[in-house]
Amino acid sequence: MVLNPVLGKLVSKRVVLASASPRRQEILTNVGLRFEVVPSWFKETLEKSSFTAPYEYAVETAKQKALEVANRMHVKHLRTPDVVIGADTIVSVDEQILEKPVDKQDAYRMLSRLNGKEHSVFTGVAIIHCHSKDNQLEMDITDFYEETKVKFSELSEELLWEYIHSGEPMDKAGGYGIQALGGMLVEYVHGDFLNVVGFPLNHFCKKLAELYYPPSKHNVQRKKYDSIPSVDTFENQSDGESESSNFTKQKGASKLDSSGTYSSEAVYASENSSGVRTGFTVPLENQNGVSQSAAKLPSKILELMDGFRASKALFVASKLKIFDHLKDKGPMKAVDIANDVGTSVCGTERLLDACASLGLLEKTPQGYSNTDSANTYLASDGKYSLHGYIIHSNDHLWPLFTNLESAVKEGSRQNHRAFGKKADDLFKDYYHSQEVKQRFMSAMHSIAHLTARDVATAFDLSQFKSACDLGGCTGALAHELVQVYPNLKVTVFDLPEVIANTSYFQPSGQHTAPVTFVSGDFFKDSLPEADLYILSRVLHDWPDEKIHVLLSKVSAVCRPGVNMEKKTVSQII
Ligand SMILES: O=c1[nH]cc([C@@H]2O[C@H](COP(=O)(O)OP(=O)(O)OP(=O)(O)O)[C@@H](O)[C@H]2O)c(=O)[nH]1
Repeated sequence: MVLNPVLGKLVSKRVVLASASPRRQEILTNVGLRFEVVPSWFKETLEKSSFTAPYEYAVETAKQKALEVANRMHVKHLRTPDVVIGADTIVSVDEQILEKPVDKQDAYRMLSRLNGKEHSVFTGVAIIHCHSKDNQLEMDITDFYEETKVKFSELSEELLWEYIHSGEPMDKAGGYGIQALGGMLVEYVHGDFLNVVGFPLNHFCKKLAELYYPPSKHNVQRKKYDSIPSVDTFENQSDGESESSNFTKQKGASKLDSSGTYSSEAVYASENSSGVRTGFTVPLENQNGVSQSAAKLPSKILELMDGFRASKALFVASKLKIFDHLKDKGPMKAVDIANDVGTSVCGTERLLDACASLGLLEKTPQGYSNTDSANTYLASDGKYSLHGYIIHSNDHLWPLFTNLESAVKEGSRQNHRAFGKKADDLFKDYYHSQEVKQRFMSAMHSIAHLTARDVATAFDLSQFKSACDLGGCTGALAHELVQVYPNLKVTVFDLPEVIANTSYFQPSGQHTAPVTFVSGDFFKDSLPEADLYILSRVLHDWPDEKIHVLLSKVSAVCRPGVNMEKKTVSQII
């Protein structure tokens, strides 16, 4: 669940973070935002002297980073994102802009400049809303920046060098990481701490509030949101007199308290009658900013405690193909769905309510219908359907995880307890029964297909000429790789039983270099030579001795490429 309703507006959108910064990823993940990471290839080489203020440079760089990703995804991957977020953090001191140091000497130069002084950290952020019209990319760009003042203590040369030798400065603007060892250098921070770390979350939420809920006629005096609105603020608004914004219809007047500001509330979780968590709001502070509740609710822990119920509700609804029914026939009443799928009315109604509170379905007086996400990911026929993997999670992973305690105590795999069979025998089962094989391949295909573009673009692989996707199953990742890197020759190596059944999963109408399928047993047979070896969802299946054998074989046939060491992209998803 996302704590902030404004971030909730992004839940059903395909959001892309155009940044390789692990800190930005962490900041946004921590607030429950779901997004893909596609690092920008934009080189940060804008002419600094052409900007009148340092923040203009940061904003323009953030914009260029996001634009590069939006354009690349639209043109190369033929999948236009809904929203692309780019950011750039710089340090400004004595009218100089400091970015990431190029080497230790550069880090020393930067840190000496900051020593004993106050400086500004600016993060520029660009939010691009994309639409594809007649195959043309249309974009609405919103940008902003945040400034935070930071003062360094007087630091000795010795301490500076010790810090530089820690390696921490190298990928950080200004040569320090305030969130880690660099925090020791800092005397004070005035402003948003996360802005220094790389992403001004608070300002970002306010900006989204402005975009998605612009001020209505009723509160035109409020030009900008200077607090982040709560769930109640929006959910209780009437639809009357709505004004449209670029991104959504604005609902009626916002709920303001007597001081004209939004009250501060947080969303936590409760259980409804079907035992599923729903949102409710808990006031955190009164008007004087005094906490009214003795202890904050441990929302993360509550979420973990109940997570299994939500998973199981999703699994059962998927198994009963409720999302398929609703995709074809929705909205439908519980009784009609129960009749169609052959289940009890009362049980079905509870399950449907659970799915509605989890945001998988919408419930209206006309009945239940799929959300956009359910149509895309949960119905079994969609291009990006996760149905196969959800069924695999229910039938295979769930029984295994039920025995986690024994696994931890014994330090062994639990297939015998979960299925009465050893892991190796289970693998054979996958391929002996046509039905089980199809289900397993569907599961692997659905998750690989959905994540393929992220994996393909997580690294710049353009220097490689050939790649082998070991255990690549239906070739979902391989097909994405040849789309992104048209000069890459990709081979999928998998068991003969798998290769014989891949035709059903091949993309139609794609004009890219073909993928080659080679069948064999990767433990017994020789592997093809390649510049790059990919092992995705492979190693976890095997004990250490077998992994050693496999990686030694890969190492023997993986050719070093131009200026590259041997590379294996392993277990990246
Ligand atoms: O205290 C801290 N200050 C800064 C950082 C990190 O520094 C970098 C800033 O670099 P940039 O904005 O160019 O972002 P990149 O990491 O190169 O990723 P992009 O792909 O977005 O260009 C940023 O990672 C901050 O998080 C820090 O960690 N602490």
